[in-house]
Order: sequence, then structure tokens, then C-alpha cells
Amino acid sequence: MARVLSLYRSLSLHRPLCVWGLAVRRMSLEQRAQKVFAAAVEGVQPDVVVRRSLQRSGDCLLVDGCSFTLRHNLHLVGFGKAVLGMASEAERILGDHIVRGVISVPVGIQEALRNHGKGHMLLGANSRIEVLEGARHNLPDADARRAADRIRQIATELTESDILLVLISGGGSALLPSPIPPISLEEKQEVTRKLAGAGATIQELNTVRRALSQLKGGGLAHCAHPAKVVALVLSDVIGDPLDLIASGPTVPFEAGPEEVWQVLERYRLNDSLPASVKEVLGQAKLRPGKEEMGEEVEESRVLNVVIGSNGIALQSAGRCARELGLRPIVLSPAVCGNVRSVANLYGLLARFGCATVDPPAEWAQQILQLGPEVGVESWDLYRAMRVLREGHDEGWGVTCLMAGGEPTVELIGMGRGGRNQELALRVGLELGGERPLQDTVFLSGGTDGQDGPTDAAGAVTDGGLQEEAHSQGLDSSNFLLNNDSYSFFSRLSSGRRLLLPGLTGTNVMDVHLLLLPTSSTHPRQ
Ligand SMILES: Nc1ncnc2c1ncn2[C@@H]1O[C@H](COP(=O)(O)OP(=O)(O)OP(=O)(O)O)[C@@H](O)[C@H]1O
Ligand SMILES: O=C(O)[C@H](O)CO
Repeated sequence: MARVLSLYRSLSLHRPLCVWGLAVRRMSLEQRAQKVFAAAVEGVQPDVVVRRSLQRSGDCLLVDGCSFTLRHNLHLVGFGKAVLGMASEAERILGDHIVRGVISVPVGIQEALRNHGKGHMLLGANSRIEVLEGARHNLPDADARRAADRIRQIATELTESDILLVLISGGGSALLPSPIPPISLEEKQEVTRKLAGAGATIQELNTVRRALSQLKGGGLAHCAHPAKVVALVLSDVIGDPLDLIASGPTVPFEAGPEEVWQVLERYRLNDSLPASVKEVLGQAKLRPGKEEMGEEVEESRVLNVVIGSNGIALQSAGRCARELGLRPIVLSPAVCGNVRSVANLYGLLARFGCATVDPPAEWAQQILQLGPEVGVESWDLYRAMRVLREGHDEGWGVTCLMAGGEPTVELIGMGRGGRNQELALRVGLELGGERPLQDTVFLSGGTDGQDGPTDAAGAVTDGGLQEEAHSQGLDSSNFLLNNDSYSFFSRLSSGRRLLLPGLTGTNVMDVHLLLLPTSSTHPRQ
């Protein structure tokens, strides 16, 4: 009887695992790709990353190995698209140690989160944190300016025994405008708009923004002196550069105006600048340097921690991929460059990984040549190619190649789309052709849930895309010429390939997943 019971117990213990294994095996690769994407987003949810980074035990707060004593002395400010969820979790953890707070968030975000079932990211009615909405269309406006003024006021009133907790995420630059007088808000807006319109990168844009602002480029940390400053940063910039994310308001920097002039000259804007901007840039030094503030004091007073990033999203995706029976490899969290080149790279990697015999050496050469164009280091490409071939030779089933970043689209048409949908369409075409990789699946999605001005985050494609489109009378190249990827995917098979997670409340750029069946399901290449 005892043996029967123990057999029964062991069978019941294994049952959930068996059922799970069976359920996983029944899941299509497309469904698995969607689950892996959801896990990437889940791993960088604002509440999740704040919970991971703030450890509280009584009145002791531990952040990134540094401890702070809580004595109802914590003031909270924040700015960016994801700080609402970060603030509500911080308040849950820190309770009444928060004296007061102000966060600057995009117009309509509270309603949008409520409508997307993300009510837990909103602040309660009794919250000590005030939420101010501004920066309509991602442009600094009078509302964002008022929020920035309130944030500056909080910071300047702090004493040595206070702690300023600063929550930072993408979109923070537009939500914290505080131009150095005599520059007006309109003049600052004009400079940023012209730069963005001329194709300046976020690095170039923020180099200029932080030189014209009282709060960016370390200005906020400077205002908060002598209080301690703890900044928690959700990164939306490749490489997670603290001085550039939201233009680095808590990162002390000493810069003369030379590098700013270089950017302005590059885009031929130096002659058309407003007189006020020229006056500010004419000053020898834009901000008090470390020596004026006491270098050691500055460095121990301000703590900046990246708590969420594309790399962290990819780690979370990797764990989920493994649970779903896939073999994860991270290619890079820094993919950039034109979507055409990025699509080309993924197409080549797919053919390389799926080739039934050793792939020709020129394929590897072409892959390595594309690296610098798309921000991927040669050693990452070497490693990925080696792992892909090992997986193939040893019959390891499906490999999930994961990458992230923010490629760019050359906008030449008038259609609707986004960089993720356009990338997915281009990769779908790369996987097709004369010898289609029918079973290879590619997903590209924006972690904020919104790809360009559409309600989709991206799309999922495979080697059968072209044939499917053709059979439905859709000419993919016409859609591509008109940057109309959203219309393409909406019309193809009633939109089944669109990725529609809704607004996610976070933003760490985009995630790309390439699922490569390394078994012999492919025709000989
Ligand atoms: N029709 C289109 N087809 C392809 N891409 C488009 C189209 N229209 C806009 N885009 C791209 O969408 C991007 C802007 O959308 P979105 O707001 O999602 O990105 P973002 O500015 O990087 O913001 P975030 O960092 O919050 O994702 C730009 O990169 C732009 O080139
Ligand atoms: O706000 C900004 O400056 C951009 O989102 C980059 O962080």
C-alpha cells in the first residue's frame, strides 16, 4: 500500500510538469515568440524594477549596496513615460517616509493606463505624490514647464538630512523643461524641433538640451545640494548612458559649450540660433564644476542606478524562452541603424543557422560586415554564429536569437507604420524567396506597446509571409515603398500577425526575436 501511495504521489507531483510540457509542445513557434516578448516586457515593468531595486528593512533603505536612513525625510520627484508605475510602487514600499512628491508624466497617460487594465500603476487618492500631465505630442510645453518648476522648488528646499528620490525614464527630457534665462520655452522648443527634424540622434539632441537647461546635465542634483540624491533610471537609450537618458538631470557633468557648438554646426543651425541661446552658449562654463561643489562630496552624495534596460528585458525573455523549450542566445541589446540593414542581418543569420550543410564562408563574412552598420560587435556575431551551428550540429531543436535596440526607418511614404512593423515585414521577405525558411519565425515589438503612431507594438512574421500576402492579393513591396506596414499587417489574414499587447506602461526600446528550428525541417539550403 505504501508503495502504491508513493507511486501515486510521485505521479501527481510530475503531472503538472507533464501537462505543462505537453501544453508547450502544442504551442506554435509564433505563440512561443509572443510569450517570450510578453516576458521581456514583464521583466521591466515599472513596479517590478522598483521592487527589485529598493530593499527596505524598517527605517533602513538599501539601494545598489548603499544604505540610507529613513526618517520621514524622503522627497520624490520623477519625469518620463514610465514613472507613474515607478512612483506608485515606491510609495507602496516607502509609505509615510515620503514627505511629498511631484511627477511629470505625458498627457492622458493616467486615463490610458486605466483603460488598459493597468490601474495598479496609478497613485491612490491619498497619495502624497502629485501627478502633473504635460508635454503633449512629446514636446516640452507650459504644463511640463510648471511641473519642472515644482520639481526644482522641491529640490532647492532640501536640507542635509533629506533624501531626494528621483525616478527617471524615457520621455523625461520633454517633461522637464527649464530653460536657462534668458532662453524662453518657445526658443528652446524651436532649437530641439529643428535638430530633431534635421535627423539629429538622441545623443546629439540631448547634448544640446542639457546645455540649455537649468535641470538637465546634473542641474537637478545640483539644486538638491546638500541633500542626498538617489536616482532610479529606466533606460531607453542604447548603451544605458546615464548622462544622456532624459538628458542626465542627476549626472554631474562639466562641459564647455564646444561639443554643443559642434552638434549645432553639424546640422547648420549655428547661424539661425536665437540670440538668447547664443548668449547662454557664449558662457565659458555652463554649470558649476565638481571643484566648486567639492568633488568627493558630490560623488558620495548622488547615486545613479539603472534599474531597467533592454538588456534586463532580454534576460527575462531568455528565462521564458528556456521554459518554453527554446534555446536562448542574446545577440545584442544595442541594435541600431537602418531597418533595411537590420533585416538583412537577421535574414543572413537565419540562413546561416538553418543551413543543413556547413554554410559558405562568405555568409559569415557578409554577417560580420553588417555588424558595424547595425551596432552589433563582431565578437557577438562570432559567438551567435558558433552557437547557431552548434545547435544545428547537435540537433538542439529551436534556437531563440534575442536582440534589442532601436533601428531607424527612412520615411519616404505617407503610409501608417512603425519601425517594428516595417522590420518584421522586411525580415519576413528575407525569410521567403526561392528557398523559404517556412518555419523560421521573427517578432519585432516596441516594449512600450506602441510602434510609431499605431495601436500595434509590432508584428510576427515567418518564411511563409510572402506567399500568404500574394494569395490575398497584397503586394508587400508597394506597402514598403509607402511606409505602410500597419495597413499591410492589418489587411493580411485579418491582422493575425499584428502584435497587440496594448500600452504596457514601460519603455526600454524594442525587442527582436528570431526563432530558428535547427532540426532538418528546412529544405536543403
Ligand atoms: N509610417 C511609418 N512607418 C515606419 N516607421 C514610422 C512610421 N511613422 C513613424 N515611424 C517611426 O516611428 C518612430 C516614432 O514612434 P515612437 O513614438 O514609437 O518612437 P519613439 O519616438 O522612439 O518613442 P519611444 O522611445 O517612446 O518608443 C520614429 O522612429 C519614426 O521613424
Ligand atoms: O527623454 C529623453 O531624452 C529620451 O527619451 C531619451 O532618454
